[in-house]
Amino acid sequence: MSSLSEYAALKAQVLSSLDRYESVLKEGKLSEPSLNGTQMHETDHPGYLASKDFWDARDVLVAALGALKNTVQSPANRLQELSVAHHISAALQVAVRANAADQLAAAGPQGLPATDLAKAVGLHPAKLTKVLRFLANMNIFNEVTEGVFANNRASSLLVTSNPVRDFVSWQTSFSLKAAPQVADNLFDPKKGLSLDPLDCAVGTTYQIRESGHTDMWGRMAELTDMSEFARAMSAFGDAGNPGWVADYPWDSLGDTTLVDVGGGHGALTLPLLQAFPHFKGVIQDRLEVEGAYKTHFEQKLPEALSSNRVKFEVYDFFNDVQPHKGDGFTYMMRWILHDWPDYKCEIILKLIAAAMSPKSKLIIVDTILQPASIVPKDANPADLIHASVWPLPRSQGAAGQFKMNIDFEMMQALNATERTPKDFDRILNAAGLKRTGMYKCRAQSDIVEAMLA
Ligand SMILES: C[S@@+](CC[C@H](N)C(=O)[O-])C[C@H]1O[C@@H](n2cnc3c(N)ncnc32)[C@H](O)[C@@H]1O
Repeated sequence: MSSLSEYAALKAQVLSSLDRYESVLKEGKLSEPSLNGTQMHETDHPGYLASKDFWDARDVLVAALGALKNTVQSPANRLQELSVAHHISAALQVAVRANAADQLAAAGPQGLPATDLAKAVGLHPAKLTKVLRFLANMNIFNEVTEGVFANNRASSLLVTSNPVRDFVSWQTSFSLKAAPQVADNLFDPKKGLSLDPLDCAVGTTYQIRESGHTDMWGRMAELTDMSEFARAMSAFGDAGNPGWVADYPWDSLGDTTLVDVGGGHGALTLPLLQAFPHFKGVIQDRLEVEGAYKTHFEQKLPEALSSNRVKFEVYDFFNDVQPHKGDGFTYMMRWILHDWPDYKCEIILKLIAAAMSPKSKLIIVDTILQPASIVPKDANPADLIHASVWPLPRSQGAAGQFKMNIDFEMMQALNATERTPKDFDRILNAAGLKRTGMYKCRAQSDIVEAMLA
């Protein structure tokens, strides 16, 4: 057991994590990542499946670096900085709307004066300079010489052809507008204590109920470009698919038909049908999604359509009896339960449980949240879901921040939540199911497996 002080342990962790990270790079014949260059790292490419060692080494390194920074920085300065974190979202929105990354991609490493960039999009040059400098200070864009900016590895992702830009654009517009409502919403004596999906900050901001809608999706379609949202989601789907396919023992399911409940256009079913030619798929979703499903499979896996290996079914997961019953089916839900509060999840889960046989499996792809409590000094790494060590939090600090952000987002936008293993047990048990496995995946979400209790 370590007898080091917390500070000394963090310092040692940063150094040993760096060594481990570098040796994993070497073993994988991977290059050193660049900060200011524009070249993507091999592991940045969506679809690249880095080794488990790489994921763990990078996570612990990022968490340790973040914790050491939090230790040495003045706490007052840190709180001041964090309380104006909304400036980051605002600056990113300006950069995206100004198409700065596209303009700079054409200019190459010598960059362009912000005055030229500003002129092209009708902005005040000094104001755009301020925004780009603000971001360059966080290593998003380079300020090559005073007032002249170039892309770097991070800002290169903000070009219009990259779905990461769509995520940034959607978050810094639709979602950011609801953020100031969160505190008022939580303190509202009625809405704050309600778990009705419309009583959340997004519901108030966009007057979802008042405009006659019953959920966020319909109102969003009225107010925003839903194809941007779909592209934003694909930024995660495409990057995570290799991990979800590799990190669950799909082969053990034998000849099965995957029933993808709320499957959208089949973003998870498609790579699974590609990887396991003996699988069949049924994608169940709302009628509006059928067109996107057809296009998706026509473009990427037409064979599955022509051979009837996949089909789409209009299905309401709150009201319809699950038509596919018994041993031959595996039920699957990616990013469904995290969209709903417990009482709604229980309805969805009970309808699935009623169709399951004692051998059937339900595969839930969602974030497995961990508490932010500090990992004990004598923790067994095998007992931790996500790689972490003393004195870092189980939730991985800086490395787990995005999971926390999405959890917060679920509350703000849908009165919903990501879940810890205990939370999963609560909703599964209420529906007559039990958790039979947890699989940490090389993706932004993990896999929870359940069977009949
Ligand atoms: C966050 S998306 C996830 C889509 C898909 N599972 C994936 O991983 O890409 C949520 C999906 O739930 C679907 N949905 C919402 N309410 C539904 C309902 N009552 N019945 C069936 N699907 C529904 C939406 O149309 C959408 O496709």
